Amino acid sequence: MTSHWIIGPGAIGRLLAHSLSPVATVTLVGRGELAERQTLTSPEGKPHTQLLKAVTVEQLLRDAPAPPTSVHITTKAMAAQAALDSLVGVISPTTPVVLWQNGFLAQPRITEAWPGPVLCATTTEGAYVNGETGVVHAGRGHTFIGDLDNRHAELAKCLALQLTNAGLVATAVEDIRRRLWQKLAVNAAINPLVARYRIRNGQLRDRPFRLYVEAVIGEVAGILDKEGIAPPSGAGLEGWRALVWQVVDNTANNRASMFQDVLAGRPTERAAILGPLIDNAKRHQLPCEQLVALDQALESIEAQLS
Ligand SMILES: NC(=O)C1=CN([C@@H]2O[C@H](COP(=O)(O)OP(=O)(O)OC[C@H]3O[C@@H](n4cnc5c(N)ncnc54)[C@H](OP(=O)(O)O)[C@@H]3O)[C@@H](O)[C@H]2O)C=CC1
Ligand SMILES: CC(C)(CO)C(=O)C(=O)O
Repeated sequence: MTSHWIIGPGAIGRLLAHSLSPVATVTLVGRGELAERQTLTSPEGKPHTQLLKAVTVEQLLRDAPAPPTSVHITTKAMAAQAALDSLVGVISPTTPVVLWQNGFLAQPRITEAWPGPVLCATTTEGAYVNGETGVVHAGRGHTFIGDLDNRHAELAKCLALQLTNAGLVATAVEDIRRRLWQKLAVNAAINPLVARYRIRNGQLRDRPFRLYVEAVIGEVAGILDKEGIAPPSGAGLEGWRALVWQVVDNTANNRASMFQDVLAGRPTERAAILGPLIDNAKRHQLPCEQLVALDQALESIEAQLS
């Protein structure tokens, strides 16, 4: 049986732990204590309680248990490196690491620095934490898995198969870099604006927000064109516009994750979503005024929260 350590016992971490537990050995690793009796509520509203092995990083360092087959990092993007660093000494540097973050911050850095295989997962599964002992699987989705340099196709296939058998439908892909950027583009056009103006996704269709979204898409399309990243269908600006407005329509009633972070007084993933776009814009000398203004607005919102 494969053994998975899942570091970051939040929404995605708990969803993964509940799903993999019946088919693999799973250990959920957190900074603080977590009750072992945990409940997953399905998208249909059905609760299912099981005992999950939950340990703290400190316990792992003290007890030095048998090493895992793979480590999943399910923290927010800005915490991924620290989470991996905290396991150094307990896991072999050749252990496969799976990154579940949105954006494109942790993925290239950890791929470059970690000696073992690094897989990246991008998922449309939706989940949120419900207190100390619960997670709600809000919506089923699809997970794509691959590595940035296409050197670990077999590993990606094995993991995709295991996740699919565990009920989280997954596909191994050779274009994970493109898929991560495509999701980042959607997140960049929606999340910072809804977090800044404290609105639901669907309100972006109204004035004045519609114009703001169009301006962001214009900058994002120019940057991704230079990076050689095409939209999933269509081409150029029109392809990106169609994608973003489709997601806005599909998620009209949602409070996006970044808005929820602001409401909860948590730091946002702006560095992982806006940061890579702004860096590339500067490298290519492309306009990025809208992206920079949103990043600064979120920075000052975050400063007021803390
Ligand atoms: N939730 C969702 O539906 C989706 C999320 N994603 C992406 O998945 C990633 C995770 O999101 P999500 O699960 O929602 O986030 P959560 O905030 O729910 O979970 C993150 C968890 O990581 C823990 N954590 C932070 N730092 C460390 C550390 N150093 N060691 C151990 N644990 C740590 C936090 O606990 P604490 O701070 O209390 O220690 C928290 O439990 C994000 O990048 C998100 O964008 C992608 C698609 C869907
Ligand atoms: C709503 C959506 C699809 C767009 O940003 C999202 O992924 C999020 O909330 O983070």
